[in-house]
Amino acid sequence: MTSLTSYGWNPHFEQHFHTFQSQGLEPGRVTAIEGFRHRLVSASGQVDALLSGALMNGANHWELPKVGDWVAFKNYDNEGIIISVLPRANELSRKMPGRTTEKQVIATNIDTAFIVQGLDRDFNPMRLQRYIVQIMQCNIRPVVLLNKQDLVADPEYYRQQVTALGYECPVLLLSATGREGLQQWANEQLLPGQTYVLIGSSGVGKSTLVNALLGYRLQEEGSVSDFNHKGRHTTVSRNLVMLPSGAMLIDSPGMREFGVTLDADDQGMHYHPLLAALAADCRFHDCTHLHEPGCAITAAVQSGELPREVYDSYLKISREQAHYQGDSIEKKRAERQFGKMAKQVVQYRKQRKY
Ligand SMILES: Nc1nc2c(ncn2[C@@H]2O[C@H](COP(=O)(O)OP(=O)(O)OP(=O)(O)O)[C@@H](O)[C@H]2O)c(=O)[nH]1
Ligand SMILES: [Zn+2]
Repeated sequence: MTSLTSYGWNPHFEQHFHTFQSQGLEPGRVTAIEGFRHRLVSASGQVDALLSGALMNGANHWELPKVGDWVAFKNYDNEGIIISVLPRANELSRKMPGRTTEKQVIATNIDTAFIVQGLDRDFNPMRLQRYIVQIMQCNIRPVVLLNKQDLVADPEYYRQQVTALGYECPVLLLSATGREGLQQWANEQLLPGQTYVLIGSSGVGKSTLVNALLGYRLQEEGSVSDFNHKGRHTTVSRNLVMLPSGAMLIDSPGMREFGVTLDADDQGMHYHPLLAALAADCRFHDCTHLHEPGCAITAAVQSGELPREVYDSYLKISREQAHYQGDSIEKKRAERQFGKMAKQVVQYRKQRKY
């Protein structure tokens, strides 16, 4: 028997599961998804499950089960049917790549997200900040992992560049192949019963890190795609794995874009302690921090108190946020219009009695 608590089951999920218990359903956590098949871990072991028709037809794509979700399912001889997704503690999401403004849920019920950058050509403080802001806005704790430290002469120089940005998040140097820093990372940051996710661009070493922690190759040759025109091995699926230490780790495929999905009037400012504090000191309460007199933020950039990279990142993210927000307001208006129209059709049918 598998202990659900070791997979992160807690009173929050227990409470929401209550109503399903009387219907003869079991709780399970999604550890992998391949097409329509969902691999669950449950008290009775591993179960492969499909979605119920109601779930498949009724839900928006971001409401469908994702890796990390707790679900209520009906168990028929180790073939499961997922009836419902239990309310999430949080969801790691991004703006869907491309021009749309829809959000895409990457994984759910996460305690900490490890943002991995490689100290080869991948190191990029602007991109790093976008990840930090988006992760914090998802209510997840960010930790930065600078991998491939064996490839540069002075790895500490890169670490200091990140810490100098002033975000409240740990920054660790690692080498997944050379094993430097791995033990420290595992001891300090990977706690039993907690769920972690690894995110970062393709090729930064996420799978190598998971494999090093597991001690064997998880991504078998068969699950590796070679449709990537560079002919490189690339992770294609997302898996939640239980590490020998009892921590759970989700490896997610490399991402080229990590768009922010910030709420209205949230421009990512709250996630930087100095930026948030400075904004309160601007002369005008609705300061845009671009060219107003008495702007504490532009003054701090000029004096060097606030790193220019933080300011530039803030401007970039708030421009994107405005775009995301504008578009989703537009979409909601369209949905409301559609709702009205649907109601009218129903009324019309009632009047005509068909
Ligand atoms: N020199 C060096 N190479 C590394 C290190 N970590 C990973 N690599 C290499 O970098 C390449 C990419 O590593 P992966 O683990 O496949 O990268 P990934 O982030 O999982 O990539 P995707 O699956 O495409 O998202 C492999 O050739 C690894 O051997 C490291 O610490 N140092
Ligand atoms: Zn200002």
